[in-house]
Amino acid sequence: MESPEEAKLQCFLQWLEVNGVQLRGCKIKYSDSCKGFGIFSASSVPDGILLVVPLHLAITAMRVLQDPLCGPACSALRDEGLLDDRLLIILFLTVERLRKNSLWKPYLDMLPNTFTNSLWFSDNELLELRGTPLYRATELQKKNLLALFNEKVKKLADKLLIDDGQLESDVTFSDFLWANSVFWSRAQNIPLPHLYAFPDTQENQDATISSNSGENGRSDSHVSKPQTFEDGTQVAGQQGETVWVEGIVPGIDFCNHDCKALATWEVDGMGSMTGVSCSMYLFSAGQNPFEKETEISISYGNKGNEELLYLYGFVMKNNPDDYLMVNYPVDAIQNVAFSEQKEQLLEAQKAELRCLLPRSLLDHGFFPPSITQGEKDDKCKAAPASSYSWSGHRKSPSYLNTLVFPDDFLTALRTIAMKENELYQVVSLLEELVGPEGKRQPSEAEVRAAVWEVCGDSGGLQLLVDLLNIKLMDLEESSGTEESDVELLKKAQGSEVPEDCKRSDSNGTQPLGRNIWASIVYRLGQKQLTRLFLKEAEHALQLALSEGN
Ligand SMILES: C[S@@+](CC[C@H](N)C(=O)[O-])C[C@H]1O[C@@H](n2cnc3c(N)ncnc32)[C@H](O)[C@@H]1O
Repeated sequence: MESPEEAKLQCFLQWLEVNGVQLRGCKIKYSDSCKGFGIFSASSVPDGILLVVPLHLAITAMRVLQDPLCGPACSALRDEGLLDDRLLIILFLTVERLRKNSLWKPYLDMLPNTFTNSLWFSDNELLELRGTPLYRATELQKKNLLALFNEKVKKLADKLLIDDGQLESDVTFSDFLWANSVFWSRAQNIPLPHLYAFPDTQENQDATISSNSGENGRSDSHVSKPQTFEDGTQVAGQQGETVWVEGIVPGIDFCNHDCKALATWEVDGMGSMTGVSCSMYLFSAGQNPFEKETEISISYGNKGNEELLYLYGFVMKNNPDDYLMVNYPVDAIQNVAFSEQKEQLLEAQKAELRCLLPRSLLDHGFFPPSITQGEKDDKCKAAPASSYSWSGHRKSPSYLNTLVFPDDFLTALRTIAMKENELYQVVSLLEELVGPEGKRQPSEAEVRAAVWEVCGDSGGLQLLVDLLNIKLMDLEESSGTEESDVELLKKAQGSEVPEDCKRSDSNGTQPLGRNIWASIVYRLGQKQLTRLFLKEAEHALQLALSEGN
């Protein structure tokens, strides 16, 4: 007998077909309990085009504004600036899921009911993230979403459902959280042809989204294609140009992620690639034909585990795109000496108080991890270091090309760490430059050069070492050392933990839940990266001091 899951899938496949979706060389299939559904190869296709989805099926802000139920109420609020495009889509998903006769039902039924991103963690699971940026981001986002729900969403969603004919409605925060997670885990930035985003012909208004729930498999109600909006969606362009619009494309959104993607997607405006104008299609990036039932993954972008866990609810072990975020707390500047002058200098230099340090930067540092030449060539190059010229008293440091830290951030740290006498020297150098009347403002590069000439690197690097030490202490005080995390992962077993993390022998150890496992993988990465970048910063500091920088 057909399982309920299989029945839902069949209903969804019919719905896709009725709405013009073509599964040419692939099928949608349950992957595993961790990934959920995915797209798999089914037959070989000579042109590599595996799946074609007409874009009238995309759930975008335009689509919502066209919706007979949500459109009128939302347009007014959007015009008043009370709803942005993302919230429009999230509101639409919240309401559609609760409507009795939604045209999107076969699609919505296929979506997961719960998620594993950090917003869905239990209190205990969340504790595993203490000391990480993700812990703070999750707490803050939960608070913001709750406020948004109570202040705006609940009233509007309840009203829309009652307008739709429901006798009463009690939309909950969980309904909203569900829609929020659907949006963030499935929305794409879609490059729409301008003509499609702003159609002006009658013909463009005729196509429909159909529900296969109507008689004879045909829809008895229609949603027309997007029409013209005077104020545009996100980017206004001219005819023939591309308009980038965020939205969910049912079908394509069943692709799971892999850094080594087997496929990619594109928009076919004219239909020259697929025969379907204004469509999005999935095509194999290289290897074709695939072995039967190979999972066709795409890349969600170079995302570290922090972003993957926050948005998508999974992590990658040994993620090559992992990164560390380091910041100097904005509020702390008020407490440093000469904060006002330093803030002015920071602004003049367009200095950054935070930076992202991707793991790949380490390949070009003092202690590169052992990687093969091939891998080395694939990695991104470290940002070119600036070589300032001034009166030339300070020599260019020997480590200039081995320093892995972005100059925008080091500039900020140099400025914050400046001593009183250094500050006076910088000011007098800049006065010398612009003349006694100060007829012009010194340029960004000139201020940076002056600060470097006076201060060198050691003050900034010392501050960086301090920041990284504090970060490591926070992480370890909250959840133990790297070694203890490695030990915990070794002990992981049980069905919630991805296959490759289970322990084959079972000594009665408790299995780790999947969310806890993911938290440990993520925080272990943060500890490792902090330690490695700290080593780089300490070494650079030693060199700077010994070279008089
Ligand atoms: C765009 S959807 C892909 C379809 C999804 N698997 C489903 O069943 O609806 C993204 C979600 O798929 C899952 N996913 C995608 N790639 C994954 C991966 N490499 N490992 C684990 N889960 C993954 C995550 O739950 C993520 O939030």
